Amino acid sequence: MTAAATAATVRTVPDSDSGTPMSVAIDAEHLTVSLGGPPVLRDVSFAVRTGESVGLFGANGSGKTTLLRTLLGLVRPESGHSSLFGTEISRFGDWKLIGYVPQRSTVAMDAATVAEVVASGRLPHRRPFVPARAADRKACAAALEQVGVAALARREFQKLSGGQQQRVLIARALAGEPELLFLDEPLAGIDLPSQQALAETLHSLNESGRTLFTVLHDAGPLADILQRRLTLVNGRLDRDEATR
Ligand SMILES: Nc1ncnc2c1ncn2[C@@H]1O[C@H](COP(=O)(O)OP(=O)(O)OP(=O)(O)O)[C@@H](O)[C@H]1O
Repeated sequence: MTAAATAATVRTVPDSDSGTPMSVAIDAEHLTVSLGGPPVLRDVSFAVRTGESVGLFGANGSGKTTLLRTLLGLVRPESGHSSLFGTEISRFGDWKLIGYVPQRSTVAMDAATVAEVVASGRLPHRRPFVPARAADRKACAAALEQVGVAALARREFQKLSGGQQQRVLIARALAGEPELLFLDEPLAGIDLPSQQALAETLHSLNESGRTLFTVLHDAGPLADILQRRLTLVNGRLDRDEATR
């Protein structure tokens, strides 16, 4: 059983195949969000079971990134609630459980090396002023290997290609060994072989019980690892479909 599965649970939902009650990793209830103008999200409700892999789709501007940021507590909803692993987001503090791969275009790293960027993904596990432990170094090395960027460890992040940067950001999230991984368009700017390699990595994470919530325009090689597709249209949840 994963750590998240033992975390506090407020609510369960039935498994789509067996009907067994499953703990909820993400719970969104009637979320309405405005960013200074008319609502960007309107009355959005859904729950993601622990261990599920869910894709979030929608046209440009439909509110996908805003929903992700709201679920992570980076944006405060005008009304409604959300929780992670049963804890209301305003009180959630167990960030070791959570990984986040933002859209690459939003990330600036100045002169940081790839190794430093990936090591920053380990910070929720570290104590202040205590050097990295063997477990921290091992997790970073494994994350670099998993997305095929170990050879780039000493390179400057900003000087890599877009696709290489994207893989490093994924390695940063994996270094934290998260139970729940949010990815915002992880395939953007990555060539097909790298997309396939990423799909395999995410598939094995999901098989080992990790929950995945991925914003996508086109599922590409990730289609096979999605169990559900949510679709936003103009800030409303238009469709919530099982894919298998
Ligand atoms: N900081 C902000 N202030 C005001 N409006 C914003 C802000 N960020 C996003 N928006 C608006 O909110 C709406 C939803 O944006 P969001 O980035 O969530 O959409 P998206 O579905 O992720 O789009 P894309 O596919 O282009 O990444 C858009 O109309 C956008 O212009």
